[in-house]
Order: sequence, then structure tokens, then C-alpha cells
Amino acid sequence: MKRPLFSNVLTVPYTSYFRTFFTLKSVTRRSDGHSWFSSPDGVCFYSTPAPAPECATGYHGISPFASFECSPLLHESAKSSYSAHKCMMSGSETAEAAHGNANRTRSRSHQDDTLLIRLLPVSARHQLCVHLDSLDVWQQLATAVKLYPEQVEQIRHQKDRGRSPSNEFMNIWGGQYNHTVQSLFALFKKLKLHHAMRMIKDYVSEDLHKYIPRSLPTISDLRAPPDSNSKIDNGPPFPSSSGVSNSNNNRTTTSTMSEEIPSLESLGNIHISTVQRAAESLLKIDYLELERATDSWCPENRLGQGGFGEVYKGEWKQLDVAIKVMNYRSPNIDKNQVELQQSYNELKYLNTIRHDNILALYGYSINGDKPCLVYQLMKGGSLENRLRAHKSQQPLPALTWMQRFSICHGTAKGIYFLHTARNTPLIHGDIKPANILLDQCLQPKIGDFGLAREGPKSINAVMQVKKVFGTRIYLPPEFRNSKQLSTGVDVYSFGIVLLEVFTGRQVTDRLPKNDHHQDLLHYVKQNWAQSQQHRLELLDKHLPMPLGEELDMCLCAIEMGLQCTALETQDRPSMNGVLNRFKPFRIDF
Ligand SMILES: Nc1ncnc2c1ncn2[C@@H]1O[C@H](COP(=O)(O)OP(=O)(O)OP(=O)(O)O)[C@@H](O)[C@H]1O
Repeated sequence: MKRPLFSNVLTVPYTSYFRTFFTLKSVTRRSDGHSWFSSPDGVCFYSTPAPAPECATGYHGISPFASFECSPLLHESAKSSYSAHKCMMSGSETAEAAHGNANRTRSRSHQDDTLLIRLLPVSARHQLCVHLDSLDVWQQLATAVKLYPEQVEQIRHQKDRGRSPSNEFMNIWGGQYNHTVQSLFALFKKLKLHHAMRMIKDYVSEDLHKYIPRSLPTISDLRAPPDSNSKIDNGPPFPSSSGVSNSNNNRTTTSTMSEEIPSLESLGNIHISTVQRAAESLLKIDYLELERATDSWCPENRLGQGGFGEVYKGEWKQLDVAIKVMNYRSPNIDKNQVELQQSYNELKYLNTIRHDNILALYGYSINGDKPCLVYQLMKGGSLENRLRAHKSQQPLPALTWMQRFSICHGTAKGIYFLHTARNTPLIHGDIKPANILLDQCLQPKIGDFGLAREGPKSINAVMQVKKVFGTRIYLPPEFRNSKQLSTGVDVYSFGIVLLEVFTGRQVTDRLPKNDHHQDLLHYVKQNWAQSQQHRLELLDKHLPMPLGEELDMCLCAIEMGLQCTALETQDRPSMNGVLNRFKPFRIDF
């Protein structure tokens, strides 16, 4: 048989290769008798003049680089599809072994091998797109198959219009070029999109299922492909879990603003490898140890329920810990993704920032039923719960004025650290009493870094973001309405916390029209402006009226609350300003 004309040619048994993996799409016979054809997957094959492909049983040259009979797109996608295929075949399965499997595979799932992407059931395609969109990997997909720039633009345009970029990618790659679900599967494998592989596994040959990793995705599974040097898009964080679900939150007024879930790789201007490094330096804990620590997740050890999972207390290595169990296997894909993204944010930031007033993250576990994050146990619960504890069925004494001041002071120090510790300020984005946790000595620690993100380069600068995130009632107007992000967002939220803590009232946005009495900000402003007597009226009635220096301290806290919640960002103090104002007061309890 005449050998192919190209040096870079792989030869495999024609029958095994095609029957197992591909159905021929087109054949182009050249005048010299050589044939070129491509699989629907875009792999280009080269055939010598005889025998004809239809009846060939011998060896044929297969050249992923033999492209000039195909469009450049097909050529390029051929390269990636071919290398993905080669990668699948490597090691465990040679071409000859594949040959042995050919008939079995063909008879069992021939249908699966050839299903075109455009024929995927609507619901499966929809779910897949939701998943891929949440990862924001359309550019990686487009790059991997080398779409034309105008096609990339077309996808971007659809995205800008609020449409699914992944769907548009599939319209182009799957629609115009007739690619199969199997080639999509190979593409996902190449990009290490293992969950996406799982989502379409029912539409590819069972023999390919072995390429899906059995375990839950690991940190490295979710990272960008090694050859990707794409910088992370500086998109917004995803919505606060507290806004997605308030299952254990007795506040009826909390709501979050968000428009869509951004990319796994878009949580701040940090390359995904940074996240991976953060996770790698963190302790990886065996799931069985956590099971033991919590008496097999005994209900008595359950501390509460957050938006994306339950929190248990446990004793692990003689250490009191709180374990957040992620509902990774929830059928809701969106929620899974948000949850994973939140975990990554926590890994990324909590693992790199050490401060007395920032919650300590000890480690994580991903080798069990569900991913877990392991934190320092905060025996005093959240400030949110503590502020209401005197009203609960098993009441605790109300927090004293000094305790309240000390908690706010510690929280201010934590926020100040976030804003100033690194070259670029870190904005927490969800400062509220539910995210301020207290240890047994009532020392506060800021938790829930799910929405944290890097802000503008300097502490005073403002940056325009695409989407708003956080808990609406704690967000300042310039962020809510004009998407202007700055450290002033945290300052404003902290101001609301101060007002809540010292008035004992909850901020609310569910007010009857024209009823300003319950609007915390309005109520405080009005009273503050009237007289000293009205100012005293503002203080929480559950406690005896403070006297002397303690009274000054309480009034100072309310005054700072009002300054921090100034409508204009530039009128708000920095966290340093807040701390300086608090300095004269001795914390002593
Ligand atoms: N490190 C911890 N120590 C003690 N209790 C904790 C700890 N972390 C969380 N909790 C408690 O577990 C419960 C759930 O916490 P989680 O952070 O999951 O949710 P949340 O912040 O209340 O809500 P969301 O996640 O929706 O913002 C809360 O009641 C919280 O007080």
C-alpha cells in the first residue's frame, strides 16, 4: 500500500478507529487518487488511493495536520479533537485493542457514537449550557476548537445580550459543523471539564465513561487547562448564599441582588492557579475523620443551615471545629456552581489572610460524599443570633454596651485589615451581623468570604463593575444603583451594623409606603438631628441607659454609624478613620 505523503502521520486500523469512534462525514477524492475525509468530529483523515475508505480493512494514514482539503476551522478543530482522542487512547488502549472492541462498541452504542450535538435533548443541552455558562468557559472552548474571530465575536455579542454563550458556541460548532456529542465529550476531557463530561455521558458510548474521573472534582479538575494562560476576567462574584436561601434566617427582609452567576475563574483579578495554590497549601482532611469528628453527622452537632449547606460542630484532632458541608450533589446545577465558587473564594481568601478578627479556615475535604470546609468553632455563634438571643426561647442575657462596642471595634479592625493588608484592597462585600461570628470570649471574627473580591487599586478609588452582589439592605446606593465598587461598600455595611447593634433595631427594606418610622437609617437620622434627648432615645431599650464614658462611647458609635452610611462615598470615613475615632474608649469587660 502506498504510504501517506506526510511525515507526521499516525497509522491505526481503519476499521477499529472509525467504527469505534467516528462515522465518516465527507470524502474528497483528489485527482491523484488520494482521498481526504473527515469525521463529523472534525478529525481529518488521509487515505491512500486504494482501498477505498468504504471497504478498507488495511492501514491508512491519519493525519490531523492534513488540512488543506478542509476549512481552517475544521483543520484546527481536527487537531484538538484528534489530540483529545489520542489522549483517551493513550496507555490503556492501543489502536489494536480498540479494534478488538469495535464490534461490541458498535452494536451496543452505535447510536451514541454518532449523535449530533444539535440533536441533544433540549433539557440536557439547557442544563449543560447553564453549567458551562456558570464556569464561563466559552472562550476556552472556542479557543480549543479555534473558532474564527468573527465567530468568537458572535458568541460574545450573544453573551452581552444576556444569552447563553455556551449555547451559541454549540450552535456554531455543533450546528454549522455537525460535530457529535462524542467530540464534545472529548473536548470536555481535554479541558478537564469533568462535570460537563458527566452531564453528557448518557449520549456517548459507554466505553468512554471510563474517562470520567470517578471522584468528585478536585481542585485541579476545576482549574484552567494547563495551556490556558487566559487572565481571569474581573467579573463580579456570585450572589450571596444568604440571598439565595434564608432557610435558617429569621429575617424576612434580607434579599440579595445579582443578575447572573459569574465564572469560576472570574472571582477577582486572580489567576485560577492562585486559587489552586491557596488550596494546595491548605490542609486536606480525610472525610472519614470529619465523619468521626461529628459522630457521623449527628443531628445534635448541627449548628445551623446556610444557603448552601449545613454546618456541624465537631472535635477533630482535639480541636473544636465547625464543618460546613456543601450540598455538592444537589440536583440544582446553578446552586452547585455557586457553592463551589463560594468555596473557592473562601479557600482563596480565608487561607491567605490571617488576623485575629478574620475567621480561621483550617482545611478542606473533598474525598467524601460531599466537599467540606473546616473552620475554627466560634462558640458564641453569630452576632445576628446573639443580638436576638435575649428574645429566644432559651434567652441569653443581652450583650452589654461594652461588649457591643468591643465586637464592633474588632469587626472594624478586621475590615481595616482587609482593606489595607495587600497592595489591592480586598472588599468583603457582605458585612452584616450574620457574617460576624463570636468566640467564647465574644471576640468577633469576620466569616463568609464567598463574595469577597479585589477592589480598585487604591483604597479611595472606585471601580465600575458589571453586576451588583451582596445583601441589598446592607449595600450603599452607589453600588446598588450605579455598580460602583469601592471600600466604601464595606464601610457603609459596617455603618448599618453599628446602627443595628446600638439601637437594637433591625434594618429592613420591607416597609409600608411612606412609613419611615421603621426605616432604620431614616429613624436614626431624624432623631440624631433633633436633640440630645432624641439621641438618647435611639439606644437599645433592652439595656439600662449608659452613663458617663459609656454613654459617650455609645453615642460615638451611632454617630460613626451615620457617617459610615453617608449617601456619598467621599463623605464616609475610611476604616482607619473609624478606628481612630474609637481609640479614646477603653475596652474593658
Ligand atoms: N465557624 C463557625 N462556628 C460556629 N458556628 C458557625 C460557624 N460558621 C457558621 N456557623 C453557624 O452555622 C450557621 C450556618 O452558617 P453559614 O455560614 O453556612 O450560613 P449563613 O452565613 O447563616 O448563611 P449564608 O451561607 O446563606 O450566608 C449559622 O447559624 C452560623 O452561625
